[in-house]
Amino acid sequence: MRLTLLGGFLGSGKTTWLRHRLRGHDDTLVVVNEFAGCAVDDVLLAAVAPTTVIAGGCCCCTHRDELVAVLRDLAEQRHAGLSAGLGAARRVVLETSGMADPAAVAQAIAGDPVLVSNLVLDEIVVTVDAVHGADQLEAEPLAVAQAACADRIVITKADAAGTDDVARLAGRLAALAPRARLEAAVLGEAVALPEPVAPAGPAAAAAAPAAGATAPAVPVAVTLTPGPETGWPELAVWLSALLHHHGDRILRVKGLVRTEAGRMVLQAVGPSVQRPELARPGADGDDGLVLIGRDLDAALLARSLRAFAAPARVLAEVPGR
Ligand SMILES: Nc1nc2c(ncn2[C@@H]2O[C@H](COP(=O)(O)OP(=O)(O)OP(=O)(O)O)[C@@H](O)[C@H]2O)c(=O)[nH]1
Repeated sequence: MRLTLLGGFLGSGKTTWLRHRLRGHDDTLVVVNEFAGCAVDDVLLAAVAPTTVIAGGCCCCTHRDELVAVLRDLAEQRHAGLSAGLGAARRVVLETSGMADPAAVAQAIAGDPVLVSNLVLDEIVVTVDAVHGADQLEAEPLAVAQAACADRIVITKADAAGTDDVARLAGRLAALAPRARLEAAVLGEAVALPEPVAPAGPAAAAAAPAAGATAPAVPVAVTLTPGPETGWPELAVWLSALLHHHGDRILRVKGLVRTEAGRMVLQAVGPSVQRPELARPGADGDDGLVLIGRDLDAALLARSLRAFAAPARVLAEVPGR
């Protein structure tokens, strides 16, 4: 089977790009790896392809063995399907978590004797967010490592950034990954890439993280489960206020929440809450809201959400009222 590795920093648009690409390709299986234990991407991807989820850590490190087991299983199923004269998948796309280094994932696969004889790595595709990508390359050595190992870099969200910003980002990425093919996309659809603008100063300086910079702490994932008393408007306002005040510490928010209109997929990247999307009726996945960031206090966040979402009840608990 052919294998495509799809990587890119948290919220950079991997799932969106893949969903679009999978339409009309019924020979493809998807494995999606989520950093948090409460998975959301599989809810979106399962609508377009058979999807296996590996949640609760990165398949480049803590969940390496699980990844190898899942891929071995898919290879076995393929052999069984072929021997039974059934149609069999020809391609696997592995969407890594936003905290994974695709090069380490490729190494894990290449180091397994069963996988190496069953999978051929075609391409490492890495998504880079046109809005947040430049800052992420500045602040996150992982974002640099992800882009540096790509065969193809897709600058996503080109609709949400200025042409000059996309051109500068493309120039930076071209210096960082000179052998990678550069593209731009809007919601997975390829769009014209502006002429890359080379970064000022030596290319090596533009490509490397700042000298002497210490690696930032590994982010943590906190899962909150808003109770049934939490209305959608309260949740959205709470989240916007949280991101406004602490957005520098929160890299990514996503979750499945119940609302009067049905189950919604809620997402935020950096400080911006994205427009929610209705989950497919009957979709699997636990309800919950995942916040990925640094220096997060789970108990404090849960208290804050409770106080905000159910003010009447909290007020009633205050003695004397
Ligand atoms: N405006 C705009 N928004 C986009 C585009 N691509 C993705 N998004 C939004 O960006 C958010 C994150 O996109 P995802 O595709 O979930 O990103 P991801 O890289 O899979 O996220 P993680 O798996 O959490 O790392 C979602 O709210 C998307 O709707 C785009 O081209 N334009």
